[in-house]
Parts: sequence; structure tokens; C-alpha cells
Amino acid sequence: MPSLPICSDLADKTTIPGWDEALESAFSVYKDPYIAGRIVSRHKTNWEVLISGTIIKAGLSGALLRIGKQPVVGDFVVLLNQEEINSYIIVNVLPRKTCLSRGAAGDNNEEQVIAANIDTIFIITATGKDLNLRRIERYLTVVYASGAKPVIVLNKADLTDKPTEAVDKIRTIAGDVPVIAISALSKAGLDKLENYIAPGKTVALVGSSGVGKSTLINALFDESVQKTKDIREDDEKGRHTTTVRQLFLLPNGGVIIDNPGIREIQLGDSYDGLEKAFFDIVRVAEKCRFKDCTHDQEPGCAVQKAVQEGSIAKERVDSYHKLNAELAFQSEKTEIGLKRLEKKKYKGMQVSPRKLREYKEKSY
Ligand SMILES: Nc1nc2c(ncn2[C@@H]2O[C@H](COP(=O)(O)OP(=O)(O)OP(=O)(O)O)[C@@H](O)[C@H]2O)c(=O)[nH]1
Ligand SMILES: [Zn+2]
Repeated sequence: MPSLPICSDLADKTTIPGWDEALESAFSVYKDPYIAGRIVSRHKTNWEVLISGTIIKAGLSGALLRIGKQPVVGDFVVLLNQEEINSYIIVNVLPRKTCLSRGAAGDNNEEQVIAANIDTIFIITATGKDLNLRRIERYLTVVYASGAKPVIVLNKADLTDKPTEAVDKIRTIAGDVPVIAISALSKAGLDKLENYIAPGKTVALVGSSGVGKSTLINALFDESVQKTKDIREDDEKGRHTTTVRQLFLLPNGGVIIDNPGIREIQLGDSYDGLEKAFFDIVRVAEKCRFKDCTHDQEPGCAVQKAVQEGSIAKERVDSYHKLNAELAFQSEKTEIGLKRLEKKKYKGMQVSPRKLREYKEKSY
């Protein structure tokens, strides 16, 4: 990992990668001793934050704890610099540009944010048996929902003599999403990723196990990040624990965010993403006879007609139905979880249905 530019002025925000005018304006209400930073990793009770020229540890203010606002990797935050006691407190999370989250079916059912302010997400797939259009559709749905820009990266191009065939196959479902063939191993084609891994831009990677995410990250550095990734520190009990940083600065000033939560991202609550990933079905569906057509057996269904005529693949429509059903199941689970929470919160109290509704609206 390249060393950070040494800067004696901790208030110099311009060296924080990704800092832009919108953040500058959001931060303008704060004066010394408040400073800005970006979350590098999150631990049980403290956060590592990149501030101008260095990485520090910070706790969370009581106010943020009370409202349950927990900064995540990639967040830009406001810190109170308590110089006299050599400590930093995170007092605010600046507005998020994009937000990668997964719908959690836990008791509190809050959507769990995994990472924030990612500009581009590389959906990594590999030639050979990992190449699965249905899986790419699933990733596109999640990525679109986050607000980040998807780019499909076909890795292990060195293992086939026909990489363009695989690229063309992916293009049939990708719409205007770029599809780029590379070999992380030989570093061929990495230059085509430069548009996205640009100074101040933040990238994350998703894709199934073994497609080459770590190999690609390492290739983007000249040295292995894995070696510098782990840092030893003392936990509260005085033992040494290994903590892992999740935000890396690339030699060219770009940023990569990587953690298991992002790698294993689930569908969650991505209805908006589904509409974007299946742009062609949505467009054709406007011509269905019934407004609430489910594109199954209904008469006058334009989607079924497109399948019969061969302009949309049947497998793609099946995939759309499957993901739609999964999302419906997920929101039902969320609903059940909410009801359970309501019961717990209002146990023994008389609560009007109106109050319950209000509470539910707030919880989303
Ligand atoms: N031939 C070839 N092999 C590659 C390429 N990229 C990665 N590999 C190999 O694929 C295997 C898996 O690569 P990883 O980088 O560990 O995959 P990953 O996506 O990080 O896997 P997880 O950590 O399980 O998510 C390793 O043996 C790599 O050497 C490539 O471009 N070409
Ligand atoms: Zn229809």
C-alpha cells in the first residue's frame, strides 16, 4: 500500500480521496476543532479513519449512538479533535452519495448498510463454468439498487481462445453496462479499467468465490496488499487481535473498498435495481393488456409475446420472475420481523393501529 502524503495540517480535507464539492458544502458549517475524515474500517467499538495524511482511531459520539447511526467503510465523517487528550470522536456522518446495503431479516429489521460512497462496482465473472448470465443479472440488480455504476469484468480471459464470444454473450443481458475482458493473472486488459479506477474515485468488487477478486486487487497494486492488509492492535482486554483494513489507496490515487460483506452481497431489498437490470422486460411490459400483468399466463401479455417471437430469452424472463419472488419473500420476512418488533416494543401497552402504522413507517 503506498504511503499517504505527509501533511502536517490535519484540517486539510483535499487529501482525503473522494472529497468533493458536495462534501465541502456539507462540511462548511463545521469549524476548528472539527475535522473531516473517511472510514477505513470498522471494529466493535471504534473506527479507523483516514484524515489528512494519516489514519487515526475514533469512537462514536453519544448522540450518534443514541440514534443508532453507525458509520460504515467509505463514509465521510466529521470528527471532533480533542487534541489535549489525544482522542477523536465521530460526531456526524456526511450525506452518502451511494449506499450498498442488504435487507436484514433480524429483529430490528433495519436495512444494513455495508459500505458507502462507492462510485463503481466491478461485477467480476470468469470465463468457463463461472460464466452464468443469471448470476450476473442478480448482481446487476443489487448494484443498481446501491446507486453505484456497474461494470462487468470478465476475468481469466487467458484461459480461452474466444474471449470475445463470452463478452458478446454477456452483452445480450448487459444493456449499456460496459463489459471488459481481462486477465488479472497476466495483467492483460487492466488498462481498460483505468477509466473507473481514477484519482478520487472509489471502486468495489463483487463476484463469486474463485473468480479472481483478490488477484485483481493485488494486480492493481504493484505489491501484494494482503501483506499490508492486517494490522495488529490491542483490544480492551490487552490481547493482540488482528484487524483488517477495508479501504485501500491505489498508487494512482483511486480507492478500492473490499470486505466479505460486499463480496457476499445478497439481493436484499433491491426492487429499484430489478427494474433497471431488466430494462428490456420493463420496456416491453408497458404494452401488456393488463396494468397489473404478472407476465405469466395472462392474455395480451407483451412479455410472453416477445419470448415467443424470440426477442427476449425465456431464461431471462424466468430469472426476472425468480428474483421478483425472492424480493417479495424478503419483504415479507421484513414485515414479519417488524411485527415481532412491534409486539416486543409495545408488550403490555394499548397501542392504536394508527400508532403502529406510524411506527412502522419510521422504521423503514
Ligand atoms: N488463469 C487465470 N487464473 C486466475 C486469474 N485470476 C485469478 N486466477 C486464479 O484463480 C484462483 C482464485 O483467485 P482469487 O483471486 O483467490 O479469487 P477470489 O475471487 O478472490 O476468491 P474468494 O477470495 O474466495 O472470493 C487463484 O488460483 C488465482 O490464481 C486469471 O486472470 N487467469
Ligand atoms: Zn405481461
